[in-house]
Amino acid sequence: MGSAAYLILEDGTLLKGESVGSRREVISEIVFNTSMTGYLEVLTDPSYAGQAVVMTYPLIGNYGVSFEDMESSRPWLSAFIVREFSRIPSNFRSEDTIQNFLTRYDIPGISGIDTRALTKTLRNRGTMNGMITTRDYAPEEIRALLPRIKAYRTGDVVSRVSCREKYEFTDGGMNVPWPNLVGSRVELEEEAGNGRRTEKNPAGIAEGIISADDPALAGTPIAQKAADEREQAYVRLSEKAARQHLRVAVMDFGMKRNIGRSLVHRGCRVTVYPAWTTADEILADQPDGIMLSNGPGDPKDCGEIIRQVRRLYESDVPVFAICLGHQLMALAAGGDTYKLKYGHRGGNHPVKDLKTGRVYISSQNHGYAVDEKSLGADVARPAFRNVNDGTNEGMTYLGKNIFTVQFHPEACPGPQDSGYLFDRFVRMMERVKSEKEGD
Ligand SMILES: NC(=O)CC[C@H](N)C(=O)O
Repeated sequence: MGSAAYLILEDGTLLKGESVGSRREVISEIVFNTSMTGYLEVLTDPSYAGQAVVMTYPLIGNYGVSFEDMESSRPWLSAFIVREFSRIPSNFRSEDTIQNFLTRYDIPGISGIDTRALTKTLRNRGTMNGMITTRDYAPEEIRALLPRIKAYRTGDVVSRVSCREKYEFTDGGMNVPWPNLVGSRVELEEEAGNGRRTEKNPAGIAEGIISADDPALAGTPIAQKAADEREQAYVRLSEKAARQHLRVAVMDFGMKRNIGRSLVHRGCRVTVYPAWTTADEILADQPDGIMLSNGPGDPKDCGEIIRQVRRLYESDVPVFAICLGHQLMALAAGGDTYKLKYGHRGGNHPVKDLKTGRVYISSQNHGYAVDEKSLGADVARPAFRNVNDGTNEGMTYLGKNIFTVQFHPEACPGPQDSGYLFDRFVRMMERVKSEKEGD
């Protein structure tokens, strides 16, 4: 048995558990996450800065820690509240235990809490603040602490989690040096197999390499087939290589790495900018598209950023925004946001595409939402709604190349159903770029 730790909610509820990781005392917002796996991604999602996360799934840590699953350079949340930590993780990828991970990054953990009961409390009363401590306060001391716990606000957390300097994001890059291939048909053909194919005899045993250019085979169907395949592969590869021309500027409000990776995987060149970069600086770099990332805190605490996003809104550069980015775009376009009773955090939130009627299961992590009626019908139209509570999950801005979503198409953790939205963004950038070039 480890030593005791306590969770004191702002309504005076006292829960006793066991201390894991750091023994630091913290006050923060207490929110719950219903994901069954993906705890390392949750721990390292910067959008949790200023919040302690309660995991409803009862066993955490069973597959250990694989550092490549981290969604940012470190955990940013205030504390981690679980029912039970697995003592012996088992997974071939595991490099550490979750307990060590919390200690290493000085994050207080508390186990032995009835997290499902706690979640019911948070659902009934709404998100509350709380203190996580290893001190055994007397009842009257707790009463005296409550005003301080209640008064806690996450405040300006974006500037804490954003990158300090602009950088090129290369994580998840393809293993072929695409930039060298651009425009070079010879190199692309080489990459595409140069018209050579392996022909099999009727028994399915490899016979040998056939070349489209072999003079001995000239005019034969086999040579023609090899030449056709070379052509198809060339078209495929050149399309991919052409996308390398697409330069995406990401405004980092607390970006999850998989947003960067999702763009790099689609052949984009990604530059990440600190949250306080001005619109002028970004536009001066002439990106083909701008991505507004996820991030922590109340969107209304981002006054200066909203002014800069307004400038981006007024430019003709395509914009795709996720979560906090979606909220900031709504505020920049004259709309409003509000705090949800207890938010959406998990990997099973159904969202409906209002155009097609199709429902996607999405990964979510947000406590605020866009009041879609606050945006004039001539400014934007709702694109997605949450099937559970009808709240807004996405907007399309009219007369603009801007679309935004409240959920997380980058997943990590959670379902990847909505990853196609990155493809939509790529197509939008390609279209706008070719229109411009046509001018
Ligand atoms: N993941 C996010 O970007 C969260 C946005 C915002 N901090 C909210 O809680 O609503």
